Amino acid sequence: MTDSAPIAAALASLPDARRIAPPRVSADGVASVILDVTGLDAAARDALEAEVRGRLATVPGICEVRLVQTAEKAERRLIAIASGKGGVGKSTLSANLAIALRRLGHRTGLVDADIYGPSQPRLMAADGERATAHDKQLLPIMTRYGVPMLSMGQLVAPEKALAWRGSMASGAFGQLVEGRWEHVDTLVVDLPPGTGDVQLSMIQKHRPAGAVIVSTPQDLALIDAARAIDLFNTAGVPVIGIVENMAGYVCPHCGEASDPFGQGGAEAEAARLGIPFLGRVPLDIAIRRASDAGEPPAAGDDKAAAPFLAIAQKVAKSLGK
Ligand SMILES: Nc1ncnc2c1ncn2[C@@H]1O[C@H](COP(=O)(O)OP(=O)(O)OP(=O)(O)O)[C@@H](O)[C@H]1O
Repeated sequence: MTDSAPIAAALASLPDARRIAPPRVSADGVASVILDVTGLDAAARDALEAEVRGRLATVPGICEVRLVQTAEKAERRLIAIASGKGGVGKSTLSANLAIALRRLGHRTGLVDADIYGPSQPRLMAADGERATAHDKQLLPIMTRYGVPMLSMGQLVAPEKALAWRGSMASGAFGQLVEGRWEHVDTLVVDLPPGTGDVQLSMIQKHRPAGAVIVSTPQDLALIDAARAIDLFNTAGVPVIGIVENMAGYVCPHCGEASDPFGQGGAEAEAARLGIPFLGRVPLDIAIRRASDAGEPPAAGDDKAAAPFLAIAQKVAKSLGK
């Protein structure tokens, strides 16, 4: 080992000098430097590394620089959004819940794991944006709502995903969850409907902190929802509660209230199963229009945002800060 003082001096004036562990130099002029890049995005990491390398290139006697980047592994909790059957509003709830949790101060990211119908890019106004990778790790795209996102739709065309076998779907799910989420502490996961490979892989390898079940009020949807609840119960994943979607339609023209899918079924089912009822989202043409336009209601301040913010508060309370 030789004198490391000259390289320490060369690095001391860097604005990020506190991120650099005391460097070491071997007798044959190899400098070993460890950079703590916790919390830096990919561009900032690369810039810091280039700066360190640039400075060391000017130190006499250094013939090689071995540089290692380390980062503290962030504790990240997953909230699984599940339903027994498709089309009940799982993706709509996932997008709005992620935005509402962010508005409540949680550093929230969104994973669109619905291989067969990834809809988050459209819901979050990020259609056509491709996720890139760095060091084999996917880099989430930042949506205009301040919620970073990774979607199966950014990895593979839907018609190809249809042919995926279970292990491929599970592998792709792992890539999404293990993306470079940086500061994110809460990942909202929009699951495919049902109780298939992605759900099982998630439970085994990326255990969620809790699951939210979405159902419409009618019996058939509730029977399927109960099946999803059963899966999480069996696996010991806490069920945070049930959300009833598409309940209580108010005609935008005459104001008359009707219940095309019934109302209160999910609340009654929650009571029967002894799990919390998290709230009701009305069947509202404004929600459908806003979703199609990539403007999730939870990002706004009109009354369509209210149910999502209320549900997010209950979810956050259930998980603790
Ligand atoms: N509360 C609501 N009011 C009006 N339209 C809604 C509501 N919730 C969802 N929708 C609409 O219903 C359709 C299905 O919703 P969404 O895609 O969220 O369901 P999903 O359960 O994720 O479906 P899939 O299983 O196909 O992924 C979408 O067009 C969506 O905009």
